Amino acid sequence: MAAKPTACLALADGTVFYGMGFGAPGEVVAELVFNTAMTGYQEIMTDPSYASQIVTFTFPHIGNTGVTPEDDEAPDPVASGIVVRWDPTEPSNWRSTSELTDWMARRGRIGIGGVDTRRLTRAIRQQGAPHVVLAHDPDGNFDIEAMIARARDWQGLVGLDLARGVSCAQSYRWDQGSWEWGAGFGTAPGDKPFKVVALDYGAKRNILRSLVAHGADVTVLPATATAEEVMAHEPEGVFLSNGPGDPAATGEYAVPMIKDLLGRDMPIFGICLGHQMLALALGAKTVKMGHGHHGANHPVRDVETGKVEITSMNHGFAVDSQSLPVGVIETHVSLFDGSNCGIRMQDKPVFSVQHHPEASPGPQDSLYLFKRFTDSMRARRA
Ligand SMILES: NC(=O)CC[C@H](N)C(=O)O
Repeated sequence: MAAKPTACLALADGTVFYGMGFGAPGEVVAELVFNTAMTGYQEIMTDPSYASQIVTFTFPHIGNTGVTPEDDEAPDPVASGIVVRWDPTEPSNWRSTSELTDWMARRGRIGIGGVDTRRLTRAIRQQGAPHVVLAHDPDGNFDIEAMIARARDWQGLVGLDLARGVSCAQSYRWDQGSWEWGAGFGTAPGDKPFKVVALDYGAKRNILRSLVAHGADVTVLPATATAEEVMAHEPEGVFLSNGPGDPAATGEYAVPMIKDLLGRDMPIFGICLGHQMLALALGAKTVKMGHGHHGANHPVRDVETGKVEITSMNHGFAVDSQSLPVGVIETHVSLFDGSNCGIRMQDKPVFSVQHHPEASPGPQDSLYLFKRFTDSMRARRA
């Protein structure tokens, strides 16, 4: 007889998946998404944009390279849990300092293995990202009805403000574990570091590293910083980070702050949540997608050059391109579904993208966007 299941995933529609639990015991309610990346599970799990989400990996073999602090995108895993096809095996990787399962257990994150992730992914594609409850009990006792009811009652991500909850508490200068300043990317002879204020709505570390590698001296400010607090640092450019939750739910702090910045002569660059909030500040609308985009091979077309870049994606909301006001140009579109992936202001060095040019994990086709930001700060200096 098969071993008694020690984990269980209940969808709000009543579908239940059983499997082997790993990581921490407990129960969590979240939105369930799937990610198609074949590498980078640790970077994905520590991307703060995944707060209140559980990730189903379509790649079956997760955990095989263990974990290392060097690959953390934030101090702790932020995704509420993971769903995998195979139970994680012992890691085989010289960089690994810990097994994925132990690392998750220490940090209170739940995993379920042995799930038919192809069937589950099809369900997510058909019905949109469902609300689910994931439970792990080493004794295998589950109250399925209560789990389904909890999933059904959960409010979901629409209207949920999560960015300020994952932001830093205090401002700090980014000087940790960067590539070298400049690193040959984007800087020109004679350049001195460009003072950049990065608003932290759940920033991934590789974004901050990428900014430094492209010539920035980065000061990170909390999500609720005002435009006055930003300007007090005398920045030459402002960066708006990625982050979790509904962009429209940041209307009390981020959106008005960005609106205020737009009135000043300031290069602005936004990624993902930063892109969505910039669009809102410019007067556009954002919408919730069905199952969203989560992976490392999403084709995006640069509308202005016709060039296609393969990108890293992680978003469940999108900017409604029909709602872009006059003076705001759509620069990038998804070749999967035509959704908006980038905007810029016609007459100001203000631009943003939906995808993740810093990759981690993923291809680096879009790294040129950091150089574009550096170029706009250099032009302002001149
Ligand atoms: N990676 C991100 O910044 C995600 C942005 C937003 N929370 C979304 O899901 O669309």
